[in-house]
Amino acid sequence: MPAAEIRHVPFEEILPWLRTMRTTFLDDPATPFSDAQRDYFKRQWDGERSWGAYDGRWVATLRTFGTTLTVPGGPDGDTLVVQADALTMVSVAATHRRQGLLTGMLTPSLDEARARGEAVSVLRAAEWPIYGRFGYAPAAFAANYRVVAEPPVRVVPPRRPVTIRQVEPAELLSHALPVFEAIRRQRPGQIDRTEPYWHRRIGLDGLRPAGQREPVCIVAIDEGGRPVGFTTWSAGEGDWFEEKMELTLGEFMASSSDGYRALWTHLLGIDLIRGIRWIEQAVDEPLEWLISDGRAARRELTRDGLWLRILDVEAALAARRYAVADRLVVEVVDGDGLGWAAGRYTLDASPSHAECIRTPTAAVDLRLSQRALAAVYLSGNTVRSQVLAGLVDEESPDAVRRFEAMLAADRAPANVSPF
Ligand SMILES: CC(=O)SCCNC(=O)CCNC(=O)[C@H](O)C(C)(C)COP(=O)(O)OP(=O)(O)OC[C@H]1O[C@@H](n2cnc3c(N)ncnc32)[C@H](O)[C@@H]1OP(=O)(O)O
Repeated sequence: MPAAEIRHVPFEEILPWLRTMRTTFLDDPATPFSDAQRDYFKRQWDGERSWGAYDGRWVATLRTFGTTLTVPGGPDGDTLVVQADALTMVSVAATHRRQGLLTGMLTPSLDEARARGEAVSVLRAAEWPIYGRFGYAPAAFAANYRVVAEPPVRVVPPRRPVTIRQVEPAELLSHALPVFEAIRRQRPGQIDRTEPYWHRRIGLDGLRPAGQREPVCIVAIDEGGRPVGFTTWSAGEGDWFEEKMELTLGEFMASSSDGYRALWTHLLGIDLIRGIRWIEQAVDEPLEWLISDGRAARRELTRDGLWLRILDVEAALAARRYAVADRLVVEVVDGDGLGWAAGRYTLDASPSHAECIRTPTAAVDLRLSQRALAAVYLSGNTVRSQVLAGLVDEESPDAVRRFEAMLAADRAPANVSPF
């Protein structure tokens, strides 16, 4: 048992708690904590969802917040939402690692999430091997893109006129909010964003970290005066006189094809640049099809993006919709953590409805680990990949193909709100 005491963290303790986290994440422990940042954390702090381990000083940190997660909602590409627990700011000081402190914080945290009615828990993992033992699996992958602008590439133009305007950061929110709400519902895997989150993302209210440039904010407006996209960008260090610069996108969201085309046309027409970097996006962004030389759009890195753990199988499976109508009995084996998801369930579902109930005596079609179910839940992995990994056993003929058909989706899941 660890010597350190695991407890909730009152807001008054945030500074020494953050120092521990920053040290473990190899940041400067003494990063200035401005009044704006204090206010930012205060508005979001929930003492019941903030954890730490104390051993004369804080030696471990963990925080969660409640959110909603978009899940497949039917054949038209729509989504629904499920209540989710989001895990973040996890660290254990090097002096106290491998003494069970993460396990000691995360186990009760997940237990409480389940008791609150949060059907799944999600996170972004610092390293792949950490969270599998707690039942999390990568459920949505993320890609980094680079679009080379030299020699220039042509972009497929919008079909209907779109106006591109630059706005001040403080003006961006009124355009960005409706676009985000629309794009969030077009893909599974998206969490929601609070107002303080937006302010931090854009760097409003003194929340821009020291040394970080103010983003250039661009909006796309359709003929009816409605925002259909926005982007923020900044250039890195360099001297375009010596070598053209690369822009990095902070945000890029478009709720219509025309908005998407118009923003890329604008971005790739900016003078003095050699290219554009766009990180941690959906793996199926169709950039190759948008520009005259598809090879100028490079998907440079694809890796695990959103990890997911199912806490309540009935609620999670009933919250989403399925590509075809079918009825399957799945036995979920949950050896990780407290085994919250274990049991035998009948899923009776279609594109327009879903019901999932415990049926302990029904004949089983598929036996699978909770992690396999978490991996396929947002349709970001195939059932077959989990069969290959030894996490799924087919108990009745054709059950794998039938489950695969139910889970089929037309868009890869992705979360574009880092947390
Ligand atoms: C959602 C997020 O915030 S992701 C950020 C995660 N944080 C970091 O990566 C910061 C640097 N690392 C750390 O702070 C710590 O090493 C942590 C948080 C990853 C692990 O904390 P610990 O208290 O050491 O974990 P704990 O002792 O509970 O380990 C439980 C088990 O997981 C294993 N484990 C923990 N971390 C890792 C890892 N990074 N790689 C492989 N195995 C690991 C342990 O070996 C142990 O296995 P065992 O039960 O077979 O002995």
